[in-house]
Amino acid sequence: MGFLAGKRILVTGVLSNRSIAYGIARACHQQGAELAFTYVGDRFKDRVGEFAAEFGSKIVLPCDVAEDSQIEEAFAELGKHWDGLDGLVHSIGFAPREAIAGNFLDGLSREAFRIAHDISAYSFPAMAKAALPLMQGRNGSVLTLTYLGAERVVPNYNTMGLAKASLEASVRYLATALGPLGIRANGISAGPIKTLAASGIKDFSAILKFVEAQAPLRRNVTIEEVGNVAAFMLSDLAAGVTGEITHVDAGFSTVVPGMEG
Ligand SMILES: NC(=O)c1ccc[n+]([C@@H]2O[C@H](COP(=O)([O-])OP(=O)(O)OC[C@H]3O[C@@H](n4cnc5c(N)ncnc54)[C@H](O)[C@@H]3O)[C@@H](O)[C@H]2O)c1
Ligand SMILES: Cc1c(CN(C)C(=O)CCc2cnc3c(c2)CCC(=O)N3)oc2ccccc12
Repeated sequence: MGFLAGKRILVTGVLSNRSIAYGIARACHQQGAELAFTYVGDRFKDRVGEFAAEFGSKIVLPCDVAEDSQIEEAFAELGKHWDGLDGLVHSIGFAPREAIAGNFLDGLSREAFRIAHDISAYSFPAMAKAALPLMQGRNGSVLTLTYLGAERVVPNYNTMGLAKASLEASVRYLATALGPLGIRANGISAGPIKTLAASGIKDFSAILKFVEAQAPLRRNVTIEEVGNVAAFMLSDLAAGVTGEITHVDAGFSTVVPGMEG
């Protein structure tokens, strides 16, 4: 009997089998959760439908978080399949390409800032708010994915770092707003992983190599490792944890790199 048996969890952000959300879905499925999925863009409906089928699910809903109407409709549609929701996984991030490469100020614009914060930060509390009617009174858990660039300067992460800082603050404000309703809100700060969101990032392989050399565990993390911690955070085993950002990064964020003798 898995520790998520009987739990119903909506997973956003599965785009490929390298997605962090794919690792999260697999871990939650292994622990007995019943899953539903969202996708962006009709062209991905079938692909996400195949991923859903892999995890015994037929619930696949369109949801481009740039539109409040799509967030509302996704939860209205979900309510036709399930009379309640126990978990929400927010695994969504985007900024215009010029905002996550090169000089911070060169890539800074009002529009790029707006898009990065809209898609990568606003969408988490927005989805939690829309999920509330289905999550009320079930001791549920909402979870988002963040990155070290929120807390410290990671070269090139730039405007995404500002959006992730806002996202991490939203974890604390959501925990405070949802706690009295019995719902927990947390984040996982994952180490760099070669996903589609990471493809096209300049020198990403250099980042992976640097982590491998400096992280206490002397290696990078996998979507399975992030998935297992996510499954734990979504479960009643983490009933006492809310408003927390947990690093799943082989310990990298705990070390000032390059200081060893
Ligand atoms: N890969 C890494 O190194 C890393 C490290 C730490 C945190 N993260 C975070 O993990 C999360 C998942 O990214 P990933 O690395 O699995 O890459 P990914 O490309 O597999 O997933 C990103 C997801 O964001 C979704 N998305 C983008 N714009 C959207 C929109 N308007 N509406 C709804 N969904 C939208 C995409 O559809 C995709 O499923 C992101 O928040 C990312 O910032 C990634
Ligand atoms: C790690 C790391 C990542 C992975 N990560 C934590 C991320 O959060 C990636 C998020 C992301 C957001 N927006 C876009 C893209 C990726 C690529 C495609 C696109 O057009 N826009 O991205 C970096 C960018 C610069 C430096 C390090 C990193």
